[in-house]
Amino acid sequence: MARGPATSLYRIFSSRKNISWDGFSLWNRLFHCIRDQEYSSSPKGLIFVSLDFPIHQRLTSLINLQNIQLASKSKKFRDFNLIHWKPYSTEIVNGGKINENGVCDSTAIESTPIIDSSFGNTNSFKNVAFRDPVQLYQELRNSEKGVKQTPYGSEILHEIFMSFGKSGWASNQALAIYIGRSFFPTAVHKFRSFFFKRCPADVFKYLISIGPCRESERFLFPIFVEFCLEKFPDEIKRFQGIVESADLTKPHTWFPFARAMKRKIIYHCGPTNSGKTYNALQRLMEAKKGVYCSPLRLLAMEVFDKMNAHGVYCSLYTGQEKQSVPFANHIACTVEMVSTEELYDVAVIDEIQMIADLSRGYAWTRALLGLKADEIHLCGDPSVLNIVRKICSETGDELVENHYERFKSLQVEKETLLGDLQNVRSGDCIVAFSRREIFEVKMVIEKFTKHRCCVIYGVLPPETRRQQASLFNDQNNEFDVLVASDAVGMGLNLNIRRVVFYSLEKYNGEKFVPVSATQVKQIAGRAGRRASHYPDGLATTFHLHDFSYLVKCLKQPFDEVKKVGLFPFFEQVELFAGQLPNDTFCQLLDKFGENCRLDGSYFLCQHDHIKKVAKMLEKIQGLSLQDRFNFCFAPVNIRDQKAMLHLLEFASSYSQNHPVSITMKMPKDSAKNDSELLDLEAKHQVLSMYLWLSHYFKEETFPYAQKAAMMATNIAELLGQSLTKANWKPESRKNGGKPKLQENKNGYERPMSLVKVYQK
Ligand SMILES: Nc1ncnc2c1ncn2[C@@H]1O[C@H](COP(=O)(O)OP(=O)(O)OP(=O)(O)O)[C@@H](O)[C@H]1O
Ligand SMILES: [Mg+2]
Repeated sequence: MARGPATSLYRIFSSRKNISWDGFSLWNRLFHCIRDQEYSSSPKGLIFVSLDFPIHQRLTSLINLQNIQLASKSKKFRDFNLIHWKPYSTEIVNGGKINENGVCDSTAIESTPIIDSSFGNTNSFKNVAFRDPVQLYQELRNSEKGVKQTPYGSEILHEIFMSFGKSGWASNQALAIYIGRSFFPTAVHKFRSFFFKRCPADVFKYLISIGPCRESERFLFPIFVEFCLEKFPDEIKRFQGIVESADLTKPHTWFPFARAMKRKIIYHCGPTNSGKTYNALQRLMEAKKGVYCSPLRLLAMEVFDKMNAHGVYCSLYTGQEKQSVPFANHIACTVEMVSTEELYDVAVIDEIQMIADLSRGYAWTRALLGLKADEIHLCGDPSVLNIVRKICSETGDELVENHYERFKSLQVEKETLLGDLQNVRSGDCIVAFSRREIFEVKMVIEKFTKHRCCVIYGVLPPETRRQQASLFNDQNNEFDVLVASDAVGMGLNLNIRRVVFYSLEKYNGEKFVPVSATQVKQIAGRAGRRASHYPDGLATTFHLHDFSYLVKCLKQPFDEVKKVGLFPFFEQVELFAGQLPNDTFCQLLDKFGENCRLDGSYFLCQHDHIKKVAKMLEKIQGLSLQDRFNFCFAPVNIRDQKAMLHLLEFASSYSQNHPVSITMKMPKDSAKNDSELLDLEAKHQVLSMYLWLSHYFKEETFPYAQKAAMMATNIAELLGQSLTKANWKPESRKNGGKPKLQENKNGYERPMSLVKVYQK
């Protein structure tokens, strides 16, 4: 028997002992079910109702409207699929077996019938729901005095308005008439006072009969609209200005030149190590003029080197470096830096799945929508294929899909390392998710085995990462094991035989969470590389207990991405700021986030780090909005107080029109311990930030860019030397980072040193 929604109602009713006003959502579902006669696919539609009095009343009106006989009371209903109800009596008809096991427990609801004389004739208010809201509003407006409300009815009406005021649906809809979220509660409050004073009898009865539910929200909303339009024209006008200036809908229309072109988009779709980038680059090198958009500086540098090595002159353009090669028609850049003004024959946007990245996704969206190139090659996994299809249909671009498979499939090695680093082999890449673990693992391997380790992690400058990668790739030295963070997942060409996950949990700034399947796949996929020493890839875990999760992740298909990132340009923020001239930049960002409108395929990228910098810079006077905007995007680790202080100094000096200088003691030797290594890392980050700023502001304001570049290169070299020698106990960063203490069942204890574990 087809039971659909009514059956689920049955289940809900069965699981609740007390259906009172809390049961409005149930009521609401029931209402729709009856109104739309969804149950009628079965001649014996299954509808169980626990009748407390208000529900009973509302059903009465509905039954009259729909000419349905319905319901019952205080029985075990499992044997019946249609139960007829008549006011104040119970009659069960049309019995029949159903297979449900639940019992509708309505016995707990012994309602006290609160009989309100005004409910005598239900037909008198049944038409209220269909009345013209404009007319109804006029009537309310013109009425001197509303119906005398019973305490019971008044209480329900209060609840209806309370629920209306909290309704996400209503506050969302109100945005359409420019009632902002922050003003919505005030508007509802005033509307309530107005309504209570003037509510006529039939409207009152109708609302009481349906209670606080979606239906009452939908009934009240158009009347509320009329009320707001008349009472709050100034607020509406002001908010309209705000909303219109925070409109991020139809982002494809922001690039009219690109829209005027008939672009051809080629999506190279496949897993890691399948030749996507290789093929896109082949096409790029044939073009007269082209651009490669990289997710990382490191990868931009690799492509820059590769193109020039192939005799295709290519310049490099990242936030930190601009290397113009004479006669070059090609550019390798980071995706944030790509120009949407320049015309190209061919563009490559690598790792297109990053378009859904919560923080940086907007840069890929901008490149995809805005690049003025006849041919655009996208390289990435299948997760964003559908949304790219959708975007292309909006932009009118032609989409060609090239699907790839891995050259050799990735094998999972059943034998894990069984928790013992002595099982490490040549060509292994041990992936750990914290800097501390990386150094511990390196130390143990070097102390207790014959292997030597290179290390790669996110904070290291790209030059150092490359130096470590080539040390590892070179077969003619003793460095045959790589210990790396998830930074290894993208960009570097590495000769990895086997990826070993040291753990599959990662600290997200608050707690440990499992590493996502997508990331596991991406990292594991680094194993095995065409035409290398290890063409076949293997993946396994350090601990046996992580193994099943690894297998699960590798088997899992790619999740389909539904939304891609977006962030306003400076000009959009400036327009928005015009509406709120007294707000600080940080407040502007908050309000923009609250009020911006987006199409269904887009989300606003996270900008907490931008807000944190904005907040810090608030105390500096004399910075224009654009200056603030630029400073806020500077690459700074917001958890590193020293780096933040440097940024503050830079901004302060800039605001006073002083040439911004770097005050930093240059280290002479490589690090001898972990704190010296941390110092080198931090110094490099500050120099990198200076270089970044020097490209965004006028040269004379940051006049020491060359010196900073030299210092950065030296530090990167010292970092490389330090890592090669490093065999010390890692320190935790002073500011933020992963917690030092780990929880166990009996309280907290320090994690045991891995070296001690092995010595034991
Ligand atoms: N047709 C080819 N001839 C020679 N080498 C190739 C070819 N295709 C790919 N390779 C090599 O195989 C390796 C992996 O290729 P590529 O980097 O293009 O993979 P990918 O699918 O882009 O992987 P990822 O997801 O890691 O970006 C590279 O070292 C590349 O040079
Ligand atoms: Mg690639």
